[in-house]
Amino acid sequence: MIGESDFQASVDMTFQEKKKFGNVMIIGLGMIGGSFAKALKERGLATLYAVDRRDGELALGVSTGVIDYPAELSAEFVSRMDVIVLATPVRAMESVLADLKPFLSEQTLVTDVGSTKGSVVEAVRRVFGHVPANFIPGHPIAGAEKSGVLASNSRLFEKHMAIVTPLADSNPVLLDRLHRLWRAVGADVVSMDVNHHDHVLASSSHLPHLLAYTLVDALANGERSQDIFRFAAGGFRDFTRIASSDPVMWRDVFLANKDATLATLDHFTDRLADMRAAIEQGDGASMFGVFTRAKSARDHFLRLLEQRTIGSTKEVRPVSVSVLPASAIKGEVSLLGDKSLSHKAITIAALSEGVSEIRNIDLTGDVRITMQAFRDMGVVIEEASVDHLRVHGVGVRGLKAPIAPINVHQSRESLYLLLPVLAGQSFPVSVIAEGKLLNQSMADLFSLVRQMGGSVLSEMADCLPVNLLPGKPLDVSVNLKTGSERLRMSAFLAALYSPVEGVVTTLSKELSHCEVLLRHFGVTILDHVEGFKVVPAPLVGADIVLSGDEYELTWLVLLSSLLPGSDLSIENAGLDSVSFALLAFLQSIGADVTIPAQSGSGLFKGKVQVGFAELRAFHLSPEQSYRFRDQLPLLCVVAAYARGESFIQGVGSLPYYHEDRVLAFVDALEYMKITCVYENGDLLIKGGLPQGGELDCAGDDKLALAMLALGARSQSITKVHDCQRLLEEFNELESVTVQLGFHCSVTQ
Ligand SMILES: NC(=O)c1ccc[n+]([C@@H]2O[C@H](COP(=O)([O-])OP(=O)(O)OC[C@H]3O[C@@H](n4cnc5c(N)ncnc54)[C@H](O)[C@@H]3O)[C@@H](O)[C@H]2O)c1
Ligand SMILES: O=C(O)C(=O)C[C@]1(C(=O)O)C=C[C@@H](O)C=C1
Repeated sequence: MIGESDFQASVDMTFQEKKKFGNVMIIGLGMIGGSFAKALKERGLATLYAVDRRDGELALGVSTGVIDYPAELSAEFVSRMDVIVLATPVRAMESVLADLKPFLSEQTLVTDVGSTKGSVVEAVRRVFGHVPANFIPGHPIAGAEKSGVLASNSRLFEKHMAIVTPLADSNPVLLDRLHRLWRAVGADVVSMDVNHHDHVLASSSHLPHLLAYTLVDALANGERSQDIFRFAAGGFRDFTRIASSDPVMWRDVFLANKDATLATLDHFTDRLADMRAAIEQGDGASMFGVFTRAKSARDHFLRLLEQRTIGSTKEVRPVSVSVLPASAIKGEVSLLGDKSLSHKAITIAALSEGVSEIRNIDLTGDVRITMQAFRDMGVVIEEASVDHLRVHGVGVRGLKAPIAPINVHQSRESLYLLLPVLAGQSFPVSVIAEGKLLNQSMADLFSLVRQMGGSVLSEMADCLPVNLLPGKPLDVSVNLKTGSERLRMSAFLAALYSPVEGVVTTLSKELSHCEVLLRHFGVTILDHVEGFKVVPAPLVGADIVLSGDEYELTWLVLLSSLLPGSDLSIENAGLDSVSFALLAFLQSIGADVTIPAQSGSGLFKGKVQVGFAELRAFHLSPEQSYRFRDQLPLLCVVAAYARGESFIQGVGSLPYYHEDRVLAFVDALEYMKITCVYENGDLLIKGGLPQGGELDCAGDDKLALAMLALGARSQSITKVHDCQRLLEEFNELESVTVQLGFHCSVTQ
């Protein structure tokens, strides 16, 4: 009990040193309440009071510095509080609320930390007849299997989520205070509907606790229990840690969240029965499918968790790459599969019938997003090694409805591949995204899906997130002459679902990787008036070794050509007809390069050999500039070092992003004292000796590589800033260049 004079002293003190959150009272000073109090107290953000039915906890709380003062549920204390936090087991909250009611001011924020939310809101209604505007429920998603004030940890909530479940009438000023409180102790705050909270937590938290308790109890009371515990090791310990949690708290949770727990328990029981049947019938394929999907889902979850605990906003540290001029490059290099090709190969293999082996695949970055989406829809994908996947394809219409929305995160490549494929399935599906993909119009892609017969429902016109509803499949005919080239693979995938032959009209009849890949997996693609015709037929699983990025290949060819003494052999160079034509063009202006012959599939694939050679100035017609538009920055480097004047026509008629990229490179050339004249959309470059210096690629990986090539033989060191994206796309840059003797170093 607290005497009147103690109380007066404490109140006086708090008025003198009024902290940011004022007076905060914790009711139930156990592990969670204690952690919250300690976190605020250590940061000097509030004066902490606590109430507990056990006096011992309060005494410990004061002596260990968790709180400032013990308190009581009396008018003197309650009416002066700015914040009251209920941190008892959930079923004790109703009586606490009844005790609080007579003394509560409307200005006091009352919240709780209970693991269930519906039951707490019901308790509030029973006590007050409604939910007062100053009562706003909450729940930190952090904890441990320990209990009591001595288990409190002031850093428990850092980098964890705190869910708040405001109601329609919640006071917005107090809601803001609640957000600030959780953020102040290091949590990320998310808002959720009460019912949704209880269903989600029933699966993510309550069910695992139920399983752990039941498993330990079943084994402890079963046969051979002595030996079971004696020989149990890491697996048992990891699975059952939470069975050491407080039984009162968990009894309350299951009594309070009965319906949602029963729903998730039934779902789990069905899946366990399937697993039992698989074991009984010796059905290894089913077990393998479940285990592979579960492993990948858990690995994915751990990565998300890791990101969250490392920092909620990924820290992007600026990266620069420097090159020391005049070093020859020599040796052999094998390029890792192109990223875009890696996304496409996974997609086509997943839609094929039978097993595909994909080798030399790049599994870094966004590629895993495409892979995860197919795994979520029942495709078993084994990671045989770091660059080798075994995909057990399910056929073009064989995907299973995912249990949650498909998340393409920030991967445009994944989105453009997945949307037409999803539109071809018989189930509705939601597609969500993050960051930069959220506010962009996807009109071209959505219109393709509508052409296939599907309905596209999005809240913001033509933007993600989107719900796709299947419809009667329609004949597909896509015109890429007027649409974006980016849609090329999406259009071919859509054509696979066309009831009759799908048609894709293109600007030129040159084969791109899309057609070559599809043919490799058995799709019949025929010539059509102005493009291609796709014959509907099943795709067949196949083995493939993916070839490297063509821009990286041209970059290496250019470096060898520029640096005296170079002699380079490049393995896994995959060339489509455009890059083949570009190498032939370089040959025509003096490059010493041997190019492999074309294979039956239409792809030039194999080894490219290249040595130093003095390149001549050149002239590109508008048609050639268009054809080589992707590689123009590298051709500008050729022009910068060539003797004489080079002329690149038609730059002004290129799609604006290509023109912008060339003009950004012109700025870099001028900075390096190379004379350029840009008039009427045509570009003239006078060859010379670039000076070196500091350049900024503005995050464009293609510009970055061209700038590094420009520095390869310049008069002094060249440093290119903003190269994070380059290193994401070409993550073996440093290792490849070091191996070849090119002095290229990354600095942060
Ligand atoms: N343990 C976790 O991991 C975790 C995580 C998030 C939320 N929660 C929730 O937080 C709350 C507290 O859990 P905890 O782990 O801190 O438990 P705990 O056992 O460590 O603490 C609970 C405290 O409440 C006190 N108490 C019980 N009934 C009371 C009453 N009528 N009046 C005053 N005090 C009373 C107990 O004496 C104890 O000190 C629960 O509602 C729980 O669902 C727990
Ligand atoms: O980490 C643990 O030991 C927990 O049990 C924490 C855990 C959970 O299940 O994740 C437990 C209950 C909660 O309400 C929130 C978090």
